[in-house]
Amino acid sequence: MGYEHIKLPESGDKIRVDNGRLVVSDQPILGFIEGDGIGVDITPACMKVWNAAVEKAYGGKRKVHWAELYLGEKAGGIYGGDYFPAETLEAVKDLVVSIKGPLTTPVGEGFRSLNVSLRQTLDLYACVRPVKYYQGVPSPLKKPGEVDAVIFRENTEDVYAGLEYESGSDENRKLAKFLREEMGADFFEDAGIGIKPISAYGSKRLVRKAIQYAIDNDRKSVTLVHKGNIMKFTEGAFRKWGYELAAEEFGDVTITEDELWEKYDGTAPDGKIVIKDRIADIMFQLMLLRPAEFEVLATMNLNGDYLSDSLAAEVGGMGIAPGANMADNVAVFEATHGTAPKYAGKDMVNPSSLMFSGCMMFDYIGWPEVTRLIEQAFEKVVGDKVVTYDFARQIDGATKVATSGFADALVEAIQQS
Ligand SMILES: NC(=O)C1=CN([C@@H]2O[C@H](COP(=O)(O)OP(=O)(O)OC[C@H]3O[C@@H](n4cnc5c(N)ncnc54)[C@H](OP(=O)(O)O)[C@@H]3O)[C@@H](O)[C@H]2O)C=CC1
Ligand SMILES: O=C(O)CCC(=O)C(=O)O
Ligand SMILES: [Mg+2]
Repeated sequence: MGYEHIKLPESGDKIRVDNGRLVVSDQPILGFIEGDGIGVDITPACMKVWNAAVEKAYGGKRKVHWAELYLGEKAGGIYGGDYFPAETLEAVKDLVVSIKGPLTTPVGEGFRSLNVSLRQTLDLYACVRPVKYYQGVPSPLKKPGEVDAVIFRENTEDVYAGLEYESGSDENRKLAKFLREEMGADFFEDAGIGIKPISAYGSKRLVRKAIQYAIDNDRKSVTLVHKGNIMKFTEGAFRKWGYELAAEEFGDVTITEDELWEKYDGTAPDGKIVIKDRIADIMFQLMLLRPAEFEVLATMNLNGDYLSDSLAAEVGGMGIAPGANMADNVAVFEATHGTAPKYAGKDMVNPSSLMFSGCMMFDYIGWPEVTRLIEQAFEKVVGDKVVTYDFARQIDGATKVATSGFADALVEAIQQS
């Protein structure tokens, strides 16, 4: 297919999906979107590290052929003000696997989130955010090594879907009249109104992915996180549908927490995954005080957004927290943090969030050796206290380096390993 502005690399093979499995050659084309704000700093730095690790791992036998795709401000410049070009969406689907930097969303006005639009348009229904501790990283916890969880956040529904009606608008007036007169609802006159859709379909496919992940990665529990005591028919329904799905589709490998205590005296038998649930507010305390009890978390969209930033802080902060937006095959990996505008273009921030999102991508395409090299190099460089500003302010005697300097130190460590 011909693109207007996207230039696919001259060599390399597109990733294909065959019978639900990725077919990846030794010369795959991967898409990348630089991102707004600090995207200009972290994306080139990560490219250096990823390419060095691929070269070291496979000695030239394997190589990534990168295809630049455009979203956000850079797209606006290229496509005459279009921040969300249709051909980028086509290319993301066509290439199957891509990685993106952060994209700006204005607060309280302007366009809706490009990130959310991307997730909804391509139905990238699971936002997967692993949270684990690397040696040497500064943490506020006494035992940060106990944090090793993966958040599966529903990515298309909830108040995050953007169904909102502004106070004073015609739509708001119409909806408010309907709610008051036909549904008996009572609320203040000038209230802005948001809608919170949570479906069985959306909840079950998310929980299915979380349980499948637990099975594939030998994790012992999946916790459904919800505020179902208050929002009974949305968050409470998410919990109910989660348990239903576990029983219907994974009944042979899952047990509930009640069964764990009633039948097994608190110790799950080998091969059984415990499905449990916790109310969202207490989950923030539990993940601080007893993180070892939680391995896979399944959440709705907004709770997962809050929880993932909070957990990131336990293992080094936003500069290091990776993530992915996934459909059944198409995946767009991305940093968990945003565009951090005050640091944009200053070659200052930590590139590790995007870098580890890239590691998730290499694992996804079946190149785990790349991840291993990057993780080892990261622990070596951070262990030597060579770090970007965010870690430097928490580590006594640190050598503070730029984004590019940190990437160079990682490349050197990879080459010497
Ligand atoms: N997926 C995406 O594309 C996302 C986009 N956004 C968008 O980003 C914009 C800014 O959002 P904001 O709430 O300020 O959140 P940001 O994540 O952009 O920044 C908040 C703070 O987090 C720290 N931080 C973020 N990234 C890094 C990094 N790589 N290295 C070190 N520290 C980092 C900085 O902390 P400190 O000040 O302490 O140094 C920064 O000021 C908004 O438009 C928002 O919509 C937000 C989240 C995700
Ligand atoms: O889309 C945005 O601008 C913010 C999204 C966000 O915070 C997230 O997905 O973690
Ligand atoms: Mg967020």
